[in-house]
Amino acid sequence: MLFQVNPFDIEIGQYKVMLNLVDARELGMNPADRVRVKAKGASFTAILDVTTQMVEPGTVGIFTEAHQKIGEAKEVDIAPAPKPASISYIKKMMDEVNLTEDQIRTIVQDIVDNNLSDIEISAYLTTLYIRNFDSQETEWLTRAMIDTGERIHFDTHPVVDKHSIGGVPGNKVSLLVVPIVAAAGLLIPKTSSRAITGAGGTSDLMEILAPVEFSADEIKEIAESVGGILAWGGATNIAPADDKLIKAEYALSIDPYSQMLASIMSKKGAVGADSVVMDMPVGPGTKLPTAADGRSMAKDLIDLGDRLGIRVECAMTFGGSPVGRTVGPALEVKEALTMLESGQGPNSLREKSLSLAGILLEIGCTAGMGCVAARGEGRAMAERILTSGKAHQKMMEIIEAQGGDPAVKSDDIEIGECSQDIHAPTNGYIISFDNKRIVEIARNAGAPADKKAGVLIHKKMGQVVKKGEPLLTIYSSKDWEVQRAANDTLRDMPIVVEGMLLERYPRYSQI
Ligand SMILES: O=P(O)(O)OC[C@H]1O[C@H](OP(=O)(O)O)[C@H](O)[C@@H]1O
Ligand SMILES: O=c1cc[nH]c(=O)[nH]1
Repeated sequence: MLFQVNPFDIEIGQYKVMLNLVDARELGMNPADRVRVKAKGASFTAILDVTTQMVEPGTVGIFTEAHQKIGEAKEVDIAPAPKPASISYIKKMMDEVNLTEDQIRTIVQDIVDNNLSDIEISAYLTTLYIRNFDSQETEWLTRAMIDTGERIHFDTHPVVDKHSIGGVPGNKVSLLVVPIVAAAGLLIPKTSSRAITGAGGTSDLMEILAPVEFSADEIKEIAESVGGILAWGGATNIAPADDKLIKAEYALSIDPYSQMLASIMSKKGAVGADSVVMDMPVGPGTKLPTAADGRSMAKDLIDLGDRLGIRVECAMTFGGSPVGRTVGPALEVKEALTMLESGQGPNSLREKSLSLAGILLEIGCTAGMGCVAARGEGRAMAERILTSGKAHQKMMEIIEAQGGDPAVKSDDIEIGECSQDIHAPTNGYIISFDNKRIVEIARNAGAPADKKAGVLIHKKMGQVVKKGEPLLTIYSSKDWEVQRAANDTLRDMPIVVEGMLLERYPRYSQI
């Protein structure tokens, strides 16, 4: 059937068209069915949406991505098309049937080609959240994610890299690890995602200091010129399925295990990393509640690395409370820059950054030339690089190479002008600290979209507090978001303060 084109200037990350209900009925079609769209020089499959009001009969509403395909065409031919094969493979996953390499590749290709609707992508992720792929399926998934995008081939080796599985609030350590390692002369082309379950991913943070969206060629050029880069993986054509999946994961606040392994390792594989240190925060409320979970994941990551020819070193890190005292993009950047400028700051941030950087210095080795640091000496070398100011200088070079201001100071970073303190309700000790609630509060205040929103933590687990002292300060650009976050905090406090006397048990029955 021929239809007049009505362009909708709306980007939705999918090829989607909208028909009037009358026309959809005549074609025998329902919402989410697939249609073949043909115009002069273009033919592609799109997802159907149906309306009674937004388009007239005889007209087709065409969303931005589909409109770009048809160019200037004023009329298109629309006919029913079969649903992608991926949908039946996702159903197999639900029925606990293992997939073949081809089937996994088809799912990844359909995601990259925008052939799956949000509902279908959510179904894929939800199934993986409930039921993991086995190690062979995970390897195929990782390889498919690498092969459907661009790869970077560096002339110099070793190429080292660092990645966190995330899950602990305030994990700004990449902003320290990358410049320390690059200042030691190693090549570290770091690509990160945005927040998945948190209130600010490394790319959300770095974007405050410099642009993070680069092509694969630009990543190569910048990393080779200054030794390091902190780029957003989602902007490149590197593992392009990853960002589409992460968008859906962020909405559901889930990070399914097998997809997480493939997401991380595909980004490492695509930049040709030789050696990678993996930060795995362990503790209640993180993605790895117990040390046993941590060890099991470490085994899987090392195994996947071996299959791909990447040396993976796993560092199980303390995830029991936030890293440093800030959660949310601008607050975290301010804290990280302060540490680069002065070498000083919260112990948790300093220790974690130096330990991870130290491991990379010990595993960044060249055949015949040895490693940058001898075994057991990496942390001390990382500390010297931080305190000498070389890491700060390198970070400024990286910021400049990415197009930011190399004279930026921690004092220049603006945080939300609206704020509210949350006070201790009584004298006592912090006896419980809920990581997940801290993230919820920062998200309620507007993070990560509002870069100035977040939480400043005044008191951590085990500290003594006096009644009325601030426990947290919530920041946002908008007063109503601070109010909403503060009200939510007071309804269900993330920090519990108790005196030494927990409860007085009555000597005689009160009845
Ligand atoms: O939002 P949650 O789930 O905490 O984790 C996501 C964060 O963890 C990783 O950090 P990095 O790239 O190693 O710095 C990701 O790239 C992302 O920034
Ligand atoms: O890059 C990342 C980090 C954590 N989890 C993912 O799925 N991808």
